[in-house]
Amino acid sequence: MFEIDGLDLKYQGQSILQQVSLRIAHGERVALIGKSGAGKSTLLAHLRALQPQQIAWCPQHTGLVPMLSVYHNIYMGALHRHNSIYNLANLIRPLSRPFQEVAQLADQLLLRNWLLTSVDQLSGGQQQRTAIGRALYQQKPVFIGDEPVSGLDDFQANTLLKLIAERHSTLILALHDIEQALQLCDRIIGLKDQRIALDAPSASLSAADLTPLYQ
Ligand SMILES: Nc1ncnc2c1ncn2[C@@H]1O[C@H](COP(=O)(O)OP(=O)(O)OP(=O)(O)O)[C@@H](O)[C@H]1O
Repeated sequence: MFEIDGLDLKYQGQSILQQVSLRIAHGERVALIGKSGAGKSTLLAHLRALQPQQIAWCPQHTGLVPMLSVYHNIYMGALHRHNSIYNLANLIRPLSRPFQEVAQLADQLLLRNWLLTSVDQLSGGQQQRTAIGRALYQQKPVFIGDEPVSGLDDFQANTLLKLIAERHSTLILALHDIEQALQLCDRIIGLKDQRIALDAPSASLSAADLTPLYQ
């Protein structure tokens, strides 16, 4: 699905990652780890740009529209599936079919009681779950998430990661929780010192193998 060969990635002229070579096949579950500033978001943004049509994107900063409801923010994941008249009509007054679909999703995200609440009235974790809902409602085969569950407690984080995994054939997730990465993903890619410092199957790794990435 993704193939990169000897790529240098920069931000405003500053080198972020050097000589990145990477292949990710359909069906893989990949965790991207590394300390803050290692370049995880930069690499995810690059992968996303390679296959934009295939990817459900869940960014680190939720980018929700604060004065719109949970329903409308989740529905935004489906804007590309409908014409602008349909989207506008639904904005003014929720249409029955998308409303039922989003309500069902909201149940799974534990957001049912807030469906018609504007997101600026929600907690940070509720907003994060809304952003996950918007990404799930994109209904794409590949999910790329940049710390998608970082603000949630372990129970919710694991429940939502499972939901994300059930609905996507391929996962690429920046995760700061090493245990989550090892449990959910079958491959770990670690970034350090502007390079891919580790790329190995999760089954061959323990948490101790990953700590040097953070030193
Ligand atoms: N929008 C931005 N503004 C300023 N610097 C940026 C921006 N995006 C990337 N950079 C630079 O790129 C480097 C890598 O950032 P990136 O966000 O990719 O790292 P990260 O591993 O995702 O970090 P974190 O875990 O803190 O989100 C940063 O150290 C910073 O110098």
